[in-house]
Amino acid sequence: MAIISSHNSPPERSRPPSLLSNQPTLEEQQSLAEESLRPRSLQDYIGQQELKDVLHIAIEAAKARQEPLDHLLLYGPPGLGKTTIALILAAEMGVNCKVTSAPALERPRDIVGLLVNLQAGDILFIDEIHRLSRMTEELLYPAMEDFYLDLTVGKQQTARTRRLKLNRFTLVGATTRAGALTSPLRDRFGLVQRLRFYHPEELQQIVQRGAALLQTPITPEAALEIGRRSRGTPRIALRLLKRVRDYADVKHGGTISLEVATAALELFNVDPAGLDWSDRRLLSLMIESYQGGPVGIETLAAATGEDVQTIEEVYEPYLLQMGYLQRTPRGRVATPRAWQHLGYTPPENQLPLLSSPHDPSS
Ligand SMILES: Nc1ncnc2c1ncn2[C@@H]1O[C@H](COP(=O)(O)OP(=O)(O)OP(=O)(O)O)[C@@H](O)[C@H]1O
Ligand SMILES: [Mg+2]
Repeated sequence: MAIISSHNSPPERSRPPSLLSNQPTLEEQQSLAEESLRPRSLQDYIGQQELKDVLHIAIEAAKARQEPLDHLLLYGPPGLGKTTIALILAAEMGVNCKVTSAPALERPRDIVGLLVNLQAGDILFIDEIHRLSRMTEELLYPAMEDFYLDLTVGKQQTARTRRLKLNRFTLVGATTRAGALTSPLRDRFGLVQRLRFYHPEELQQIVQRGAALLQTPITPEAALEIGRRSRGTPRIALRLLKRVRDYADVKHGGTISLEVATAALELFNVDPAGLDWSDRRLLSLMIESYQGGPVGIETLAAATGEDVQTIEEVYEPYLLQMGYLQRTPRGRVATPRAWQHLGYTPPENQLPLLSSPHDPSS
């Protein structure tokens, strides 16, 4: 499988190498390291069993009919493996995968250029697909449904529409916000699949696999501890593994034991529940300045200096899943569990507030 990155791929991928030497830049090294740990087949992809079952059937059926896969929309928080799935699909189908992201498709000609160059069966992966411009999105509708483009050529009076036939392709879209997609776009995906947070045991396996590829000895207990503290997210698990490996190399001659992992993770400020500094800051702000809430999301954003979208898409999903945070019509509430986790005593009167008749989550 050839992975062709489009000219329009995100800037970090296309940045030129450092001018001073031929050494890759730090960012390039990091993205290379992420590439080297990426599973290449569905079999190597750990967890997300339901998703894998669905994809396995779709792949077998498409192969048997010698047709391209149905368009696939993947949604879920960052770092759970959406890009990885797109690349695996291409490998399993034996086709090319062209990787791009919505902000790089601002002008209609960007998407046209990509679409006309796809070969039969190829996969076009569009990251952050909820951010497509309206013109680009409208070009995609007939392309996805009937594999043609209607292009306007010429200006004003002489303008004509020309219909351009495309090869049959598969669009894989990824988004952290399925709700932000327009319904005509969402309806054109034959498969819509959600990625969920990983269990600590699944992350343990991902860490062990990563450690083996990095040729770093690690005990199963240490791998589980890293998994437990990774916010349910493979990207974080692999990042922590690398930091713990550095620590082990410097302090303990290489092997990662439970003691070494725990000491390193404490040093890096990752707590036993996997909350990092930003998570804890968000919760303690709610508790200290707003008696646990409810606090409006805009107020939280202003007070933490983060934007609303980052809070909603990056921080909240895990805090909600872990039961540290609740969404209510009047704002966000830190649960008694969050108070306890951060070492505060929850107020007596907080519980009735959570089960008020307006609470959608009760
Ligand atoms: N199921 C898995 N098994 C093993 N490794 C995984 C798995 N899922 C993801 N990874 C690893 O985690 C890292 C992040 O995955 P990926 O880039 O696919 O996430 P993503 O969902 O596309 O994130 P983003 O939303 O930020 O684009 C990759 O290095 C990948 O190798
Ligand atoms: Mg991605």
